[in-house]
Amino acid sequence: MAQTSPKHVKIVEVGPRDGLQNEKELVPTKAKIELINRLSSTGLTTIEASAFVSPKWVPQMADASDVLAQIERKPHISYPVLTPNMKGLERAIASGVKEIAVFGAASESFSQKNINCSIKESLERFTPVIETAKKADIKVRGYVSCVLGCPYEGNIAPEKVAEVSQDLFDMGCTEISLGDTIGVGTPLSTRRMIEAVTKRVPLEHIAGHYHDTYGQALANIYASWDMGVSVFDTSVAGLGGCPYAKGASGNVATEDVVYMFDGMGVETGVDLKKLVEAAWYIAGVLAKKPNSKLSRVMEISGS
Ligand SMILES: CC(C)(COP(=O)([O-])OP(=O)([O-])OC[C@H]1O[C@@H](n2cnc3c(N)ncnc32)[C@H](O)[C@@H]1OP(=O)([O-])[O-])[C@@H](O)C(=O)NCCC(=O)NCCSC(=O)C[C@@](C)(O)CC(=O)[O-]
Repeated sequence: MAQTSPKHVKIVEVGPRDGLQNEKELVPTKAKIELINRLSSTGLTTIEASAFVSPKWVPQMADASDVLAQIERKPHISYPVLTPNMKGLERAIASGVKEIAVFGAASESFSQKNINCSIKESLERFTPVIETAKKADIKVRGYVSCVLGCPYEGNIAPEKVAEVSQDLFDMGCTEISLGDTIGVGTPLSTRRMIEAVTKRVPLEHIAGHYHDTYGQALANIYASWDMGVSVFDTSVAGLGGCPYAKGASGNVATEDVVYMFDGMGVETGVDLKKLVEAAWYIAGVLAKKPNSKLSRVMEISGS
């Protein structure tokens, strides 16, 4: 298949949700809001703001409604949230969101640990969520976790990833985000997985979501971009980890991805200096250094 590599890519900033959900100490709501407002001024057009999940499962996201109520929403920016069930969707609708994400997995064990049900049950649970969202003119994204390996099951067959991706796409998700939850993928395994998925879901509906546990995320993004993928999930300051995937490190850092695409002449629309300021801001709140090569080189006070 001859495929032109995209000249423009969309960066989906997941730091305020994926990046913070695993922090042990509760991050003050004010700091989450400040982070999102700072990210809103960088040129990013999609900033995943929070998750309407059970606060018993992920206490860090318990303030989702407050975050959504107090951020300065810019009209050209989408602020999606995670909604695992109808209760999550109802809370999201009450907060006036325009985009949500359901999240499933290509691994049975991970599905059980993360959302307490089988893959089949999760799809049944998502059906009314997606239908209701569509009727309310809310865009729906579908995540698939463990696309390149599972912390409980090891290798995952690309065909299984393709099957779940197609189910979510057929149910009405307009973007399928392929999550290498524990960052075990390498460029060739990423390529094989995307080849399998694109037999069932059109390339333009696919996003890459790569954690950087083994330092492979940039290489996997490059391999995906080279195949034509034009949407990538990244986390400012490389924040993150998954509460149900022990040892998983953060998503690839937004700064490092923007730097790579800038250098390749691929447009992201993101201002690196403002992004690095946001990275140092949130790192200061968490009393750590940004987990990104670029932010450490370009140390800019975020205070
Ligand atoms: C799905 C459930 C709710 C099932 O959890 P459950 O315990 O089976 O659900 P339940 O229906 O029995 O509810 C249990 C309690 O939670 C409440 N509850 C139920 N739903 C909600 C809701 N939406 N909002 C607020 N509260 C809720 C519900 O009302 C009840 O409260 P109680 O009656 O005991 O007081 C739970 O497992 C859950 O919330 N899981 C979320 C886990 C999570 O957030 N994981 C991280 C995100 S996924 C990820 O990071 C991967 C990704 C996307 O980034 C891609 C990648 O890298 O792979």
